[in-house]
Amino acid sequence: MERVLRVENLGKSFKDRQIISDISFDVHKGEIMAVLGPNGAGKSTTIRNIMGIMYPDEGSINFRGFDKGTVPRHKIGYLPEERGLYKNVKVMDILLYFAELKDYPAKKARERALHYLKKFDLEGKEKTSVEELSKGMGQKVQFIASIIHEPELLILDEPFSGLDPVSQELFKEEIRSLADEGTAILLSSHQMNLVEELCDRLYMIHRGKKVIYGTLDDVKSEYANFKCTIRGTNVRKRLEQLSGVQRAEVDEGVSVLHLDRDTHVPTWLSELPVDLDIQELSIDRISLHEIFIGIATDRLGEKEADLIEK
Ligand SMILES: Nc1ncnc2c1ncn2[C@@H]1O[C@H](COP(=O)(O)OP(=O)(O)OP(=O)(O)O)[C@@H](O)[C@H]1O
Repeated sequence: MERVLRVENLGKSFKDRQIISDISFDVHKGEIMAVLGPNGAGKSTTIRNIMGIMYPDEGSINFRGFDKGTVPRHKIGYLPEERGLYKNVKVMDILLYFAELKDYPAKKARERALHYLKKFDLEGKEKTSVEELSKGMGQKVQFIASIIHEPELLILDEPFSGLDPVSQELFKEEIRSLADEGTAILLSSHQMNLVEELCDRLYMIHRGKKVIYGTLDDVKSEYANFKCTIRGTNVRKRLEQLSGVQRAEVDEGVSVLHLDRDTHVPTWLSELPVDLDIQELSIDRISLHEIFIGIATDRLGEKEADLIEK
């Protein structure tokens, strides 16, 4: 796969506090790569270092075809975490201004602006001033501004925050189609369901350090243990004593049993006691959301998370 961005051993401190250390990943042409982590993990700090908004104390950032440390702004689109456009400027004017900043031809920019305004249900808003837009509409305009110049690499810091479900869906579809057209996409998020539906690879940061890096499929098959959900009246203590059960949650006649990493499901099922009350039973892998919660609350010890470091 063609590499567009390489981040190597990035480290950054504020005063005496190490905020991120040893952050390394690549972003490839045509892929959606997600940087994940709980609040304060260091996602925005990582992105701001890539964008040259701040400088790393250690490590390097390399864009394909450019000297180390050079940020080729005309090749990159960026949606910052802090939203905000000039308030008393008309929508079309601001989009053309962003295109001009990236040396993108005005005629093509106008065509693309009209195309995307229509796509994002903002047709006819070209002459509306930004301050008259709702928050979600403003976010759509800012997203369009970040892609108006056909960037090779698109960096989106929390693109879904503050959007309603319909707009989230629109953003998701657009991000996917940009990747399909070859744009390399790096996004940060803590909305795991959206990431799970959208990203190809992920890099999870916790307390400024890597805990997981890999394809979504690898992460799920290597890291997402099985859980067994049973509808029936059973006592939690007894369920927790079953072999292969890490922990059990019981709530209103539904028990969720989290199984050990190496559980062989057919064998485990065949060894269940015959007197358990089972009205319904299902086996699933835990979701990315549950992996994330496990890490964020330190339920999955660092040793376990390290098992799939790549
Ligand atoms: N300019 C700064 N000066 C001092 N500390 C900072 C600065 N910027 C960020 N930090 C600290 O660095 C840590 C990581 O912040 P960062 O914004 O990168 O996290 P994040 O993963 O993006 O979090 P969130 O999901 O809440 O946006 C936090 O503890 C934050 O307080």
